[in-house]
Amino acid sequence: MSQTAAVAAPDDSTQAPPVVTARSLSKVYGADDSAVRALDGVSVEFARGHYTAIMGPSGSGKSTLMHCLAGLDTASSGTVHLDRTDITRLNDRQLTQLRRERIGFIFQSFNLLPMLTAEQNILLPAQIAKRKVDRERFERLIDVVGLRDRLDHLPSKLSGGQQQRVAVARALLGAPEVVYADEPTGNLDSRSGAGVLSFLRDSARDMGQTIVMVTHDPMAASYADRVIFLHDGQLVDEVHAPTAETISDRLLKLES
Ligand SMILES: Nc1ncnc2c1ncn2[C@@H]1O[C@H](COP(=O)(O)OP(=O)(O)OP(=O)(O)O)[C@@H](O)[C@H]1O
Repeated sequence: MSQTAAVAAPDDSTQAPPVVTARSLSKVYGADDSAVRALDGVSVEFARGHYTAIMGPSGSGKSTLMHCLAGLDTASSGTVHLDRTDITRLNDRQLTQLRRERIGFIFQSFNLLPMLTAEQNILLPAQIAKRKVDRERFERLIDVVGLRDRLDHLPSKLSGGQQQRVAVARALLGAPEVVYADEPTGNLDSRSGAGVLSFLRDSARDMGQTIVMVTHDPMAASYADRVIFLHDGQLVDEVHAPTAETISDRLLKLES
C-alpha cells in the first residue's frame, strides 16, 4: 500500500488528458473541538473515457470527495478543475449551471419524477437546460439500455433495474464531460446491477464517457478501470484493472 501516493493518475494519463483534477482538496465540517476533517489533502485526476470507482471504509470521505468534485459541496481548501474551469471559484448560480450543462448524475434512489414517462424523464435535463436533444444519441442509448418498449411507462410500472437504466440514459444523453454515480446499484438485485454496471463500462469504452462512481461493493467496483481508496480523508491506494478479489483484499487491509 502506497501511503505516500501524492497524485493518483491513470497509467496512460499521457494519452488521455484529465477531465477532472483535484489538487490538495480538504474539507472540514464544523469548527474547533467538533471539527471533522472529512478530506485531508486529496490530489487525484480522472482521465477522459476512464471509469473510476472510489472506495474506502465507512466515514473515509468517499461521498464528501464526490460531492466536492461535482460542485455539490464546497471544499475548505484546494482546487477542483473540470477541464479548464476551476469550480471552487464559482458562485452558486454558476455551479448550478455547470452541473446542469456539463455533469451527469446517477444516484442510488434513481430520482425519477413519478408523473413523467421514462422518455420524459430521460429528456427532462435537456429541456431544463434548453439544450437541443441529439435524437441519434437518444435512439442509440435507448437501444443499448434496452428501454425501447418501456418509453411510455411511468416509473411505477418499471422494475428497479429498468428505473435505474432510465436514470443512466438520462445522465448520459447530454454527453456530459463526467458522470458521477453514487452507489448506482445499491438498490438493485445482482442481475439488474450487473446490467447497469456493464452499460456504464461500455459507455466509457465505446463512447469515451468519463465516469466516477462511489461504491461499497467490490463486485461493482471491479467493472471500473481503476479503483482509488480513501482512508481518514486521504487517498492511500489505487488499483488498475481491478478484480473483486484484489479490491476486497485492499479493503480488508484498510479496515484492519
Ligand atoms: N454534513 C456533515 N457534517 C459533519 N460531518 C460530516 C458531514 N458529512 C460528512 N461528515 C463526516 O465526514 C466524514 C466523511 O464522511 P463521508 O460521508 O464523506 O464518508 P463516506 O466514506 O462516504 O462514508 P459511508 O461509506 O459511510 O457513506 C465522516 O466522519 C462524517 O461523519
